[in-house]
Amino acid sequence: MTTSLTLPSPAKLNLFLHIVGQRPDGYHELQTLFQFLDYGDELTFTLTPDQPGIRLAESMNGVADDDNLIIRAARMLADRATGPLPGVTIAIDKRLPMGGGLGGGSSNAATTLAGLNWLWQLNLSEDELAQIGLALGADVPVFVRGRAAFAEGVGEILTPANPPEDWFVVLKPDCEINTGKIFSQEGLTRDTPKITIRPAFEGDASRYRNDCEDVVRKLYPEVHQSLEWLSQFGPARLTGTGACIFGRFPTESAARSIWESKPSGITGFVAKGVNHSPLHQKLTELT
Ligand SMILES: C[C@@](CO)(OP(=O)(O)O)[C@H](O)COP(=O)(O)OP(=O)(O)OC[C@H]1O[C@@H](n2ccc(N)nc2=O)[C@H](O)[C@@H]1O
Ligand SMILES: Nc1ncnc2c1ncn2[C@@H]1O[C@H](COP(=O)(O)OP(=O)(O)O)[C@@H](O)[C@H]1O
Repeated sequence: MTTSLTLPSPAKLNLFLHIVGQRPDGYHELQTLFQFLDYGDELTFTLTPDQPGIRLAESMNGVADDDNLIIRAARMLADRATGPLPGVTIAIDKRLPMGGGLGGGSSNAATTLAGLNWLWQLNLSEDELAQIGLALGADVPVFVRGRAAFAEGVGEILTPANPPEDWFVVLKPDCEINTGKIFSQEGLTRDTPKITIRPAFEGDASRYRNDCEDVVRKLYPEVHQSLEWLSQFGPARLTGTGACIFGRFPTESAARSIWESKPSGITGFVAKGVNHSPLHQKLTELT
């Protein structure tokens, strides 16, 4: 029996993000295009048959263990078990900035669902894992399914997509942005006309607009300045509700040369856009 498993927990980008309405419960209806990056966190799950329970090897800065999406996902999955389960210790190699719009927490939750489903041999289907994931956050299902996708609703209605697998410069301005704060701003655009999703939109940079960008630029001058700098080299966009921004380039060398010229003090990384999640690539190797 396998007792330890290390899995990637990749980042996502929202290549575009349109807010097309608001539901009676206040949640915003979106149309967005998700692509994964070949860059992210890594989680290691180690079964502890002599020690029952679910625990983190180390707590995450600023997140109580009970609130951590990894622990919450593991507990929800354990509730589906029909018999006793061995305990597990989960170690996190955290590379993705929190509150960055890269979906790190949601991705960690999806990697936990997939990893423990395998290690605990629960055999839940992808649909069941996506359903559990949606209760943890709107972005979790796309990470569970592992295919780049157009998303509608609050992000749970997914249509697989194949945007170009270009290279990205991702910059992290020096601020953390709370998603709820952006969605509660009065000046937010909430009435972008719905588009009919078509494959022709996948690589069409003119559609790569993010409706949160104007309010985020006003509230966070750091984001405004980073967008101004990166847009010298081509269109630069916000991912999710920020704070991270990205520029898209056809080659790794183009992306790296711009990355190397960035002003001092800006953090971030260069990564490739991928339409099949690195998590799923690894899971396929296991079966
Ligand atoms: C905006 C997106 C785009 O990918 O990503 P991030 O920037 O967080 O990565 C997501 O839809 C984020 O979805 P999710 O991860 O579930 O959002 P949460 O942080 O739980 O939402 C915090 C709060 O924002 C508001 N909210 C969130 C999503 C949404 N579609 N409409 C909303 O009005 C709600 O008030 C909610 O309580
Ligand atoms: N495992 C986790 N990794 C990151 N953030 C987490 C995790 N568990 C809970 N959170 C909470 O979720 C918030 C959003 O985190 P994250 O998913 O990284 O950013 P975003 O939603 O902007 O892409 C964090 O500020 C943190 O409070």
